[in-house]
Amino acid sequence: MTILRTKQAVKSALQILRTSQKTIGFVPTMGALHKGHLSLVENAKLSSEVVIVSIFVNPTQFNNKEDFENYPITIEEDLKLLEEKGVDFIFLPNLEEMYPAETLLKMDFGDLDKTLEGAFRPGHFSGVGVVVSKLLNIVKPDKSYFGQKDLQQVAIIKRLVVDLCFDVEIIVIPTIREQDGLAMSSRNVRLNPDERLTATILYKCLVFAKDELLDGGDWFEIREKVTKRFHDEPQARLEYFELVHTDTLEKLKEIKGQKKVSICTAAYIGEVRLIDNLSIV
Ligand SMILES: Nc1ncnc2c1ncn2[C@@H]1O[C@H](COP(=O)(O)OP(=O)(O)OP(=O)(O)O)[C@@H](O)[C@H]1O
Ligand SMILES: CC(C)(CO)[C@@H](O)C(=O)[O-]
Ligand code: BAL
Repeated sequence: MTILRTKQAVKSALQILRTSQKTIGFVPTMGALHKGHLSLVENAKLSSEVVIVSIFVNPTQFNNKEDFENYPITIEEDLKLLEEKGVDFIFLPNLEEMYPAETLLKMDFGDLDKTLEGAFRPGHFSGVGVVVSKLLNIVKPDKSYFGQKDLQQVAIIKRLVVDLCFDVEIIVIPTIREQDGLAMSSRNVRLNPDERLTATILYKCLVFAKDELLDGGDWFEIREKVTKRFHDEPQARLEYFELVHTDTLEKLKEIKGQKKVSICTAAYIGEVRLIDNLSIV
């Protein structure tokens, strides 16, 4: 496994592989790796001949300074895990390498970034769009792998790739969960043991709402019950719980007549903000 720290190093390392027609698979991450990330890597290993993983905590996608400052960093462990998985290259740039100048670029994804995460994290998807564009331009992969856990990010990146004609296939990998259903996330390490137990409320409410919807329940009544459940849990604070079209993210009131529907949620558990989603149909 080779660690590449500069754009030039990535270019040199991948050039020869590209000319010999090897499929290059790319997994962008912000590090603090867990089994969710490793599942992206395993999938990349299965469907690409060369796998490159980037680790970069991108400042421009954090709308909250404290969240950025507290973002977990575990580079040594990350490198060990990636080596064990047989990853070929790690792209580990520093801030200057990714942002040689403070970026002036702002990205607007229309209706896709005004809802859900975008509504609560202003500027977040502009930052994601900018850094993913930079990464795709540097690595020029054939395939890039993203987790379904960040459902809105997936919808936005799929659109970014179309709008900017990036020649890359976006592959979406299902959410990996802890045994009790909590979606794996780097931020989970910031939960204390009590909060860790409380955090299962997100998945429990998603499953409850899915079952009720499939039983013909009314969405607004279901959401009312979920809101109450969060209200009764002193360590939890619900930000949103929405029924949406999986690709357009349009808010829905029912599942009748729909082919791709998901429930998306975000909530604070103590000081830690978590997101999750479940597809219904
Ligand atoms: N539980 C999971 N299952 C599958 N993919 C995941 C999971 N968690 C994260 N990913 C994916 O891994 C990639 C890198 O995500 P990132 O480094 O932000 O980790 P994260 O765990 O989502 O961190 P956090 O949510 O705390 O920011 C993204 O494509 C993300 O969707
Ligand atoms: C795609 C990404 C690596 C861009 O910083 C980040 O948003 C993430 O880890 O999901
Ligand atoms: N996985 C999404 C990255 C973020 O929360 O900024």
